[in-house]
Amino acid sequence: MKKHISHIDRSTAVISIRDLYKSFGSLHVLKGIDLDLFKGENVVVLGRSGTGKSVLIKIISGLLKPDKGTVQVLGEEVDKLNTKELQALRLKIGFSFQNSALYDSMTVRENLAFPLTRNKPGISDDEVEEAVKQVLEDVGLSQAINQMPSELSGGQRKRIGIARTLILRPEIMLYDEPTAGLDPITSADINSLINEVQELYHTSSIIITHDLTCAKATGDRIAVMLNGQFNKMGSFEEVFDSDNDEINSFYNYNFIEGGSA
Ligand SMILES: Nc1ncnc2c1ncn2[C@@H]1O[C@H](COP(=O)(O)OP(=O)(O)OP(=O)(O)O)[C@@H](O)[C@H]1O
Repeated sequence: MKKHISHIDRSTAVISIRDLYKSFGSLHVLKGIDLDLFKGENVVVLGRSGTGKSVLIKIISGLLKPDKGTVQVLGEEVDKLNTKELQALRLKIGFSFQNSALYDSMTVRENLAFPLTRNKPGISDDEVEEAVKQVLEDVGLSQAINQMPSELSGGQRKRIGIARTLILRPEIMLYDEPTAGLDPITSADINSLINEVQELYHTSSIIITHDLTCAKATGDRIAVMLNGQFNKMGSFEEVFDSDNDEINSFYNYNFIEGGSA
């Protein structure tokens, strides 16, 4: 059970997906996805490799177009937005991707200032400095402000990567495999950060992972993707207290056989 208490407004869906289909040629990836992400909620999307989790995130962020169905984000139908409207919407979404690496030649301060100066022309140097210091305090790395990324541990770099997203104060966070490639202790640290972000920034998040420990620690709800649909949705306990053979084999593979899917 997730220990942290979430403040979820179940009357407001920040992402609303209905009957979503997506194929690539004869490969039918998404086959009728429905999902509401409520304000303040963390939903974990769990599924084996190649089930379409990244495709789902790309459709939510407008990088791919659905074949059928609707995707509303913060009240806007993503598919109907023009480039400028899509850019404005994307500023309200924080993307934490596996490959969203820091700029090695920039200090932590410069890495964090960059999205602000690029996206908020006219912002003063003082405002940038204040925002950088605040976000560093929020992710517990105030002391790293003058360091280079190469001087940080993997977990610290991940924290700074998330801080770089948070500095634009997103309403929604999309985490793609936040703990991939991290050792168990660093993973636990990132899971805590995801929950701290939810609390401090009042974000609503979709967390894509195959890591059941991450799912259990961060998810208010878990959605299990199987065969292009959400086969099961609910709390971690509800989902895994299941007599569904495929879900049980996923659980056993990760927790008992120690696989990383
Ligand atoms: N642009 C594309 N063109 C053709 N096929 C694609 C495209 N994007 C994804 N696919 C295919 O769709 C399927 C789902 O891919 P996706 O990356 O969403 O899987 P995933 O669940 O995120 O997997 P993983 O956990 O390994 O990242 C895969 O078979 C992939 O090859």
